[in-house]
Amino acid sequence: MAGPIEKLSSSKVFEGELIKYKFKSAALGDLDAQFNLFIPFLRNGAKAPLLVYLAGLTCTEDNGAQKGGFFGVASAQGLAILFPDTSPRGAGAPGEEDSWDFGTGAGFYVNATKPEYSKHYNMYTHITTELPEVIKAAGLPIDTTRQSIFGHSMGGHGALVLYLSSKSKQYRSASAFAPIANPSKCPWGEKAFSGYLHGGVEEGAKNYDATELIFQHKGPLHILVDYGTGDNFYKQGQLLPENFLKAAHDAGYDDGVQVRVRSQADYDHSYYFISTFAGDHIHFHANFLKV
Ligand SMILES: N[C@@H](CCC(=O)N[C@@H](CS)C(=O)NCC(=O)O)C(=O)O
Repeated sequence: MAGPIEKLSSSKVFEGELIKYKFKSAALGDLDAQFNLFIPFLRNGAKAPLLVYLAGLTCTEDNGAQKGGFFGVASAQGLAILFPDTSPRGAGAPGEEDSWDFGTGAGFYVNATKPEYSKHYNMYTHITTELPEVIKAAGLPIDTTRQSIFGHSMGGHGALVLYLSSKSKQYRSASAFAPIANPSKCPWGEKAFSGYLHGGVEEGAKNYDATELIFQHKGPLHILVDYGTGDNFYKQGQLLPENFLKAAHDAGYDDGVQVRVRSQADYDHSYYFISTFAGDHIHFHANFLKV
């Protein structure tokens, strides 16, 4: 069981409140975990639906909150936004501080199956199960039965994978900025999967690769992806959005409505790109969360 939450700070922003919380996370092996939560001020005790934002490599719960440019539109649409961290902190697992694309700041939203990581590196359970339970238990004005998910880069991968794999159809829609869309075929994903998973890249492809998971999906999809052609990680073959689009096509979802993948000329990988399309993404999710 996760411990009670402690409020660390609070700031008023766009007719809402951004609150930073800390709690002892059972999913992350009883380490302290932090998250930010934006709650719009709603009238008459109404509860806000929850949009989950997953950040990229090297990030914490703060990057999206500080630089995403999400709050004006989220407030106008009456949506709450949850910003989790990107990995456990202080796990003491082997190699977790050796590079910026593995370990601390790089949890890849998987549940690790290698014994040296499996006690702490369980970001999948942390996001899908633990954080909604913690928010519910705290009695916050949030309706966790209405959730959608979006993210950037490693977090875009997380958003697509959590949306496509959650058995309970926990999320109504998913969107991603510059996602790692086919991680079992790129260096970042190969390193993460072979590091965290007993079955290596093969286990990753089966359980945590959006380009593979889309073939197993049944029923309608609501996915929006944007990437920039000036993104160096795109040019280096870390993102592979074309592979995801081809898979969507082959799986019968390429009608431009259920899965939209948009190439945005000249944008790079940064939060300038994210904040440019932030409003589009929040409006997209509002279509599904407000009903
Ligand atoms: N540290 C890496 C860059 C890592 C990077 O670009 N991280 C992205 C996510 S993949 C990010 O959001 N960085 C933090 C920020 O821009 O606030 C490098 O030196 O090349």
